[in-house]
Amino acid sequence: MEKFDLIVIGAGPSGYAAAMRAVDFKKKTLLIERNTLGGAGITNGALSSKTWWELSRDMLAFRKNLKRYGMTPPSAIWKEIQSEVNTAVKEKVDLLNDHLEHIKTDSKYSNYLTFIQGEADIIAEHQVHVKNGNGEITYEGSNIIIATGSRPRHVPELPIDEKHVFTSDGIEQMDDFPESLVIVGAGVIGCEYATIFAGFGKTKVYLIDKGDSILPFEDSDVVEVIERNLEAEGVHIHRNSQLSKMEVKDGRVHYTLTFTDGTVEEFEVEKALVSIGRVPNFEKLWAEAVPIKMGKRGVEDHDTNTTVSNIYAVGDITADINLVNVGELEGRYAVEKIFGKPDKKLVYENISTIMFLNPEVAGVGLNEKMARQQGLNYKVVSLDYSCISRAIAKRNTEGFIKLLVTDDDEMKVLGMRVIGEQASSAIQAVALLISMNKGIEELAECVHPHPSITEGIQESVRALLGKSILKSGLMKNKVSCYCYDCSKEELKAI
Ligand SMILES: Cc1cc2nc3c(=O)[nH]c(=O)nc-3n(C[C@H](O)[C@H](O)[C@H](O)COP(=O)(O)OP(=O)(O)OC[C@H]3O[C@@H](n4cnc5c(N)ncnc54)[C@H](O)[C@@H]3O)c2cc1C
Ligand SMILES: NC(=O)c1ccc[n+]([C@@H]2O[C@H](COP(=O)([O-])OP(=O)(O)OC[C@H]3O[C@@H](n4cnc5c(N)ncnc54)[C@H](O)[C@@H]3O)[C@@H](O)[C@H]2O)c1
Repeated sequence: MEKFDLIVIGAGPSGYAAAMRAVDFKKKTLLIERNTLGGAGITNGALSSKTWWELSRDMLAFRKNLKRYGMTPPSAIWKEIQSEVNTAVKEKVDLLNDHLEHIKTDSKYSNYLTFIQGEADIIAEHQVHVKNGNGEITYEGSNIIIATGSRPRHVPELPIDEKHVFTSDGIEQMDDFPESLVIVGAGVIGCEYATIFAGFGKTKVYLIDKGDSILPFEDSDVVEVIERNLEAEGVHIHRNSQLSKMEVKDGRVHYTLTFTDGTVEEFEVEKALVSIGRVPNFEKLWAEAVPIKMGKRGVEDHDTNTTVSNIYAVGDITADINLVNVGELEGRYAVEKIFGKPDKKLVYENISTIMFLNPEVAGVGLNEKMARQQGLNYKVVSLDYSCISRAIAKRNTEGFIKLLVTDDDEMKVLGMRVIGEQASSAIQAVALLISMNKGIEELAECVHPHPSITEGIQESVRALLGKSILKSGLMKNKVSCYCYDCSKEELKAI
C-alpha cells in the first residue's frame, strides 16, 4: 500500500490550498478530487457567479448610461453571456490543472505531490480508499485532511429538478433568460442572483423573504439601499412570507405564500431558484469504525482537528463560515499545524467579505447589529459617498462608509461596512488594522492616492479623531459620528 505523509480529500479552494502548503514542507502528499478542480470556488459557485455578476453590472451600466451617448441599450443574449462565463470558469480550472502538470515535472516538487481523480472514503484512521474509472485502490496516510465542501440544501417540500426549480448548481446551465423567476431564500446567494437577473433586465424577479427585510444578518441602513435598488430594477420582494406550497404544472412553477398577517396568495412563474443554505458533503465519507463526530451544520472541529487525532477538517465541511478565503485559511493552517507551528492563531474576527449586490457591500469585523448583540459600547462614523471625489467623478455617489471603533481613547477598529462603487478595494487597509490590533491614527495620516475611495476611509477616521476636513454633523447625512451606549441602548451624536 502506497504511503503518504498527508492525504487531502477534495480539491476545492480548501483542499488545493492545503495540498500546496504541504508541498512547501516537502511532505509526500496525495490530493484526491472526484469532480472538477477548484470545486464550488470556481464552478457553479464563487467564480462563475461573480462572472455573471460582472457581466450583469456591465449590462446595467449600459441600460443606464447609453442614453448619454444617444445610443439605445443592447439586449443581453443568454448564450453569449453563458459562453463567456464558461470561458472564465475554464480559464481558472485550466490554470490549476496546468499548475499541477508543472508540479509533476518540476524536480523541486515532483517527489511531493500526487494528484488523482476519484471518489475517496476513509476506511480506517490511516487508510483512504479511492474508486475511479480505473478501479479501486487503498492508500495509507499518516494524516488526512477532509476538504469535501458543501452542496445546496434541499427540502422535501420543494420540487428541485434543475429544469424548472433550480439550485445554484443548475441555475447557470439554463437555456435562456426566464421571463420570470422566483427565488426562495433571501440570503447571500438569493440576493446575488436576484441582482444578477435584475441587472440583465430580461427577467421579472420575485424574492421570498421570511422576515421583513432581506439579508437578516446585515445592518438596516445597508439593507435599505440594497432593497431600494432591487425594487428599482423591478424585483418584487415578498416580505414576511412563508412558502406553503410549490409545484411544477405544465412546465411552469406555481407557488403559494402565507403572509404573517394570515393572507394566502398564489403565484405562477417560469422558473424558481432555491437558495436556503448549504449542507456539508459527508455522507459515506468515513467508515463506522472511524469516530469522526458530526454536528448539526458540519464536522465538529476544534481549530481544524476532528475527534480523530490524525484527521483534520477544513472549508465548507466544517460548521463555521462558508467562504473561499476562510477555506484556504483553514487548509493552510491545518497543514502548518500538522508539519510545523502556525505563525498565527486561527481567528475569524478579521475575515473580509464582499456581497455582490447593487452596489457591492464589503465588510470586515463587526457591524452594528453584531456589536449590539455582543453588548459592546462603540463609536461609529458614517460618511456618505457624495463626499468622495472619486465617487463624484464616477457619477455614482450612492453608498456610504461605516466604521466602528471601541468607545475608549484607543479607538481600536471593531469593524467596517462599505456599500458603493469599488467598496471591496476600500476595505483592505482596515482589515489589516484589525488583524494588527491597531488603533485608527495610522490611517488618518497615511497619504492616499487622489481621487480614490480609500480617501473616504481616511476622512472617516479623521472625523472620529475630531480633525476631518468636512466637519461631522454639519451637513445632514454626509459625515456623522455617534456613540452607542449598550446599557441604555442609546445612540448619541458626538
Ligand atoms: C453560488 C455561490 C457563490 C459563492 N460566492 C462566493 C464568493 O463570492 N466569495 C466567497 O468567498 N465564497 C463564495 N462562495 C462559497 C465558496 O464557494 C465555498 O465556501 C468554497 O468553495 C468552499 O471550499 P471547499 O474547498 O471547502 O469546498 P468545495 O469548493 O465545495 O470543494 C470541495 C471539493 O471536494 C470534492 N469532493 C467531495 N467529496 C469528495 C470525495 N468523497 N472524494 C473526492 N473528492 C470529493 C468536490 O468535488 C469538490 O471539488 C459561493 C458559493 C456558491 C455556491
Ligand atoms: N459573496 C459571498 O461571499 C458569497 C456569495 C454566495 C454564497 N456565499 C456563501 O454561501 C453560503 C450559502 O448561501 P445561501 O444564500 O444559500 O445561505 P444563507 O444562509 O446566506 O441564506 C439562506 C436564506 O434562506 C432562508 N431560508 C432558509 N430556509 C428557508 C425556507 N424553507 N424557505 C425560505 N427561506 C428559507 C434563510 O432565512 C436565509 O435568509 C453563505 O453562507 C455564504 O457563506 C458567499
